[in-house]
Amino acid sequence: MQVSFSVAVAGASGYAGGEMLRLLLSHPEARIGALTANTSAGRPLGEHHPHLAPLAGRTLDPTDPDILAGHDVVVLALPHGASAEISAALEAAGSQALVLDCGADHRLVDPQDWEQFYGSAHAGAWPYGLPELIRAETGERQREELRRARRVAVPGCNVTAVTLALQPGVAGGIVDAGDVVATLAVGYSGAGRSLKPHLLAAEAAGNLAPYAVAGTHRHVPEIEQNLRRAGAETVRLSFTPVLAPVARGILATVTAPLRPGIEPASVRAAWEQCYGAAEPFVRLLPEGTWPSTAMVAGANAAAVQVAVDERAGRVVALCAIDNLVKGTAGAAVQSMNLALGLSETTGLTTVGVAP
Ligand SMILES: NC(=O)C1=CN([C@@H]2O[C@H](COP(=O)(O)OP(=O)(O)OC[C@H]3O[C@@H](n4cnc5c(N)ncnc54)[C@H](OP(=O)(O)O)[C@@H]3O)[C@@H](O)[C@H]2O)C=CC1
Ligand SMILES: CC(=O)N[C@@H](CCC(=O)OP(=O)(O)O)C(=O)O
Repeated sequence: MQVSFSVAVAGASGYAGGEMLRLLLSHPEARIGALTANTSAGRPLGEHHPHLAPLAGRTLDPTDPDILAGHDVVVLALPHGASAEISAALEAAGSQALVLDCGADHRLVDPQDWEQFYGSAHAGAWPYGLPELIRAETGERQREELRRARRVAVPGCNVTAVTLALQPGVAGGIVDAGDVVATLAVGYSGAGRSLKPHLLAAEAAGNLAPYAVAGTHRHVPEIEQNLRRAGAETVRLSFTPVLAPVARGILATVTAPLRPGIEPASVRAAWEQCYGAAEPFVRLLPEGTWPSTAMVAGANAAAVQVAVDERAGRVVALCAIDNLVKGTAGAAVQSMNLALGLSETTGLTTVGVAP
């Protein structure tokens, strides 16, 4: 077991990088090393993240492979494309660091999916950082692959919510994954902190706005990939995200047909079996209570519920996460702990902030 390791965070001025630093500050074994950015290089971190008081006076360095390479762990919280480039440079420099990519560059296995949805050359796939994911072909969870990983592709936040909601039904043969409908309410921090007109307060406050509708969202192939890994033979997914005027949080409502011959009364047992005491960060709520984003804000936690709409013949599965914690930085810390041989829960809490 490796203890006390150094971590560099690239993209430290952004939302994902900042959340990573918030979690690392309370990780007992992590020593925070280089903090890098792009246009913000040379500026103090506190200009971007005044809430990270112990680090506020630290100066941001440029995102240079030489600055990152000497660390035990490198976290890449960069836009798509930038992380593939920098990780290739780290590899070429012979860096032994564990690299955690919070971006999408190394999530998809199928190059055609990548090219269709991201429009650039595929950089290859890394072990996928969702420890709770069911791997039907081995009967194990994804955490087993992460224990051996030196590279980790941290999942997309919407993907985590949809996957955790529905995978028990897919793996248990309860639902037909050939007709999945997912509607998500998503908070603004998921879009990052760069300026976009539709994210201005005057446009966003008091507004609900769908985006990337009708099968165009980049998370569609990633969700399909996860559901296939969980055991689905055929996946057809209709996915609609809706921006909601909250800073953090995703609430995914996912429905799929109940398979013929499955008794509605037996459905909950599949979710209980999947998310029992063995999953420290997924909480199946008591029957009749519903996930909400407030109950997971700031926590590395997914709140899940399942019910059967007998009139429609569909299973309704819901999941709430904080996009910046279980949706990004918390998943990265879970994966890092596994890859370093630490307890998966080290430095993480399921306790949120409310109201
Ligand atoms: N926000 C979220 O909920 C989630 C985000 N992610 C992923 O994490 C990554 C970061 O997202 P997020 O923090 O939201 O984005 P932000 O826009 O908030 O931050 C982006 C960061 O990357 C830096 N950066 C921008 N361009 C470059 C470049 N060419 N080279 C080096 N650094 C660069 C920025 O530096 P500077 O400030 O100097 O410009 C900033 O530090 C993305 O890939 C995103 O998709 C994944 C899951 C959820
Ligand atoms: C509100 C908003 O725009 N959210 C983002 C979530 C981004 C995310 O999860 O990250 P990746 O881009 O790394 O996949 C979206 O839906 O695209």
